[in-house]
Amino acid sequence: MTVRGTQNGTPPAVEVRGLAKHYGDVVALTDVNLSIASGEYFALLGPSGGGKTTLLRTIGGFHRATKGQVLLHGEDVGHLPPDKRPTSMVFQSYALFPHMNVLNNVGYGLKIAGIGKNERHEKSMAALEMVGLNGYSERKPHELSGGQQQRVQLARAMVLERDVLLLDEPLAALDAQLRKDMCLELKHLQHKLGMTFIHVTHNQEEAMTVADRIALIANGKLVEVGPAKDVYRAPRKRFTASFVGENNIFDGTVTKVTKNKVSVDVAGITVIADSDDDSVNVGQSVSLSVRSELVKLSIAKPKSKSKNEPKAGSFLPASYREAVYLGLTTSHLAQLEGGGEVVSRVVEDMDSVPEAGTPVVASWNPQDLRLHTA
Ligand SMILES: Nc1ncnc2c1ncn2[C@@H]1O[C@H](COP(=O)(O)OP(=O)(O)OP(=O)(O)O)[C@@H](O)[C@H]1O
Repeated sequence: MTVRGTQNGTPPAVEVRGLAKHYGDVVALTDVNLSIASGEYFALLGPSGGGKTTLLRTIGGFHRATKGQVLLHGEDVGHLPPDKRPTSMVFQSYALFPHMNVLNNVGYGLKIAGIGKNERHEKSMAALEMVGLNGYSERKPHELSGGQQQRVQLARAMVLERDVLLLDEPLAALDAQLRKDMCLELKHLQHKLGMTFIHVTHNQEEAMTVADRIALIANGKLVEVGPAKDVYRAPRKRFTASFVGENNIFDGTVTKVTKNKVSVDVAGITVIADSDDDSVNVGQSVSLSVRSELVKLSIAKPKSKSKNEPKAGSFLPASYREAVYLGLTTSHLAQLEGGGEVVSRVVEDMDSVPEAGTPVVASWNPQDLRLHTA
């Protein structure tokens, strides 16, 4: 699958074609195809061991591809070492030289490249200003907080003035609040610099905050690529629904297909999904997903004909289990009659929490339910 091609005839900043990477018997990546436009903030998101770091490092030249190509601005860079590629890398650990002050840490790459002292100083100071660290140039790394050390690392990568910045779990070592702040800073910085950022993370909130587009990677394969909002609001694949946001997933079998609707048997109850996918057939195993904040739990009123009764095909019977208070939101959990669990996440508390075992109905608006065939 190739995503987004050339921009006004200029080649993408990064293009990966049919990429595979094996470590001996371990298959870390299989047939990855990806295209990232110049100036894009792109996140590689997925579970641990999925292949994100391997992909990033192969783009940066730290690994050689087993099969396939990496093109940077249209040029096949398979033969080039990291320092000859238009990329620079920010690592998860701060990896600063402890005996050097901040200024020298930032300017180190320039020194290696043979840039003279004055120019090095000027560029390093400008990079420090960019990351909000002017005034810290004389300090040693141990005199900085974790967030400040991470900024020094960013400055050190930026000062090289390469077009593509590769960030490998750059915020993993920071606490939750600092990570949130740094996410926004990174996004603003990328916007200001106009560089292409590729950011690896297993944290979906981080990916959603920073990225224009997100690629989901699991088991060495690209599962889905799309704008951050689409991946959250309208995941195409079951795996995406299970990994991004908090989705209820119901597995079932197709019982009827009409022009725009598919009926699915979910443990004996018919659920109807809007779908114009004409490849769906009766008897096929499919999954349905709906986000927890779009599910409503109400006390079951047998034979009720009230106006608020859920629409046929848009509810499942369940029995109430418990409330989990999460601060801003509360998750109400219920056991589906046919097995499995359903979660309804609400901002306000329910007026009164039902007793465990109370029959309830989990319902949703038909347009919020998505059908997944894979
Ligand atoms: N040098 C190596 N030798 C052998 N196997 C490796 C090596 N590096 C990675 N792997 C394996 O390749 C697969 C992909 O690893 P990779 O580090 O790319 O995943 P990841 O998605 O970045 O994971 P994490 O989020 O945990 O860093 C895993 O199964 C991993 O064990």
